[in-house]
Amino acid sequence: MAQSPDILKIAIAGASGRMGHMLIEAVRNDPMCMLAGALDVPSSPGIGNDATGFLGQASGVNIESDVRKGLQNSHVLIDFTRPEGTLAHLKICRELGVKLVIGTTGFTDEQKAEIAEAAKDIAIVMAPNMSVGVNVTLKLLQMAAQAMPTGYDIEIIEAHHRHKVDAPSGTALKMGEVIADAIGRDLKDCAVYERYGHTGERDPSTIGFSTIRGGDIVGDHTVLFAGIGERIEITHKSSSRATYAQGSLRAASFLASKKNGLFDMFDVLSLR
Ligand SMILES: NC(=O)C1=CN([C@@H]2O[C@H](COP(=O)(O)OP(=O)(O)OC[C@H]3O[C@@H](n4cnc5c(N)ncnc54)[C@H](OP(=O)(O)O)[C@@H]3O)[C@@H](O)[C@H]2O)C=CC1
Ligand SMILES: O=C(O)C1=N[C@H](C(=O)O)C[C@H](O)C1
Repeated sequence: MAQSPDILKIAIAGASGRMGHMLIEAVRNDPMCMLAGALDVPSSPGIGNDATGFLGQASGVNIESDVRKGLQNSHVLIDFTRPEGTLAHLKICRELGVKLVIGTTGFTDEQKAEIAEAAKDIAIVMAPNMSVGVNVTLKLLQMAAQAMPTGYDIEIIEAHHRHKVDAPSGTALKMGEVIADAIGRDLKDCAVYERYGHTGERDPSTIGFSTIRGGDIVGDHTVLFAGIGERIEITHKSSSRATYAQGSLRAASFLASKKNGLFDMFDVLSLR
């Protein structure tokens, strides 16, 4: 077990993004954390600017595209970017011994395996949703699925803002995995992502996904268990990205005492 530092020095990747801004603000407001680095792609208009400029503050930390330079003073990198960006950062974190909180979604199985491999050397928390509410919802879904393994058709409906690039959301996929595990199915064999035209009747062993994209919806997820004569809907709605940022800081502080290993928010929140 590694020794926890008094003040956690945190670097943020995707510093000019929607989550980047939320994370920088959260770090600045947390007396136990210090903003130690800010990264973005070379083409980002933010490069060279003070990372807290958008808050009307000066932190002395400029947004950097040189990843090694951006990480030189940091204990932990919090990364909410794109899969290819996260994997490039992962390599350098492994080389420098910097811990990693991964919020990015949309990884392939091969990319997830790369992350698991790097976790042999550095400590990583990876979760498609860092909010406490979503992770508690996952526990509720586990319980509901175990109690209703048959007789209820399972559909997962998610809605996000117009800028989201991956579908279904990482959270919706995680919900599907948790439910499938709870009832002894493999999501890969039972997920239905599209319906169009003459689909035939619904196969009761499937888990269906529906995706909505529009406006500024932060993130809504509903799981429907539809039976004969009744249905249950379990819904979580995010109205602010601050919950993801707060969860990420809890994850970063959880990692402070870990040397290596791959963890998720169930570990961070003691929900396992
Ligand atoms: N786990 C969780 O709780 C949550 C996860 N997410 C996930 O986080 C990710 C980011 O979301 P969001 O902040 O809304 O997205 P944004 O597009 O607003 O921000 C992404 C940031 O990453 C930068 N970026 C893009 N490509 C790369 C790359 N190859 N390498 C490094 N940086 C890159 C972007 O730069 P530029 O704009 O210049 O291209 C931008 O600054 C998504 O995968 C999303 O699903 C989001 C919210 C919560
Ligand atoms: O892109 C987003 O915005 C979000 N992405 C995550 C996901 O894909 O589940 C988490 C949250 O829903 C917001």
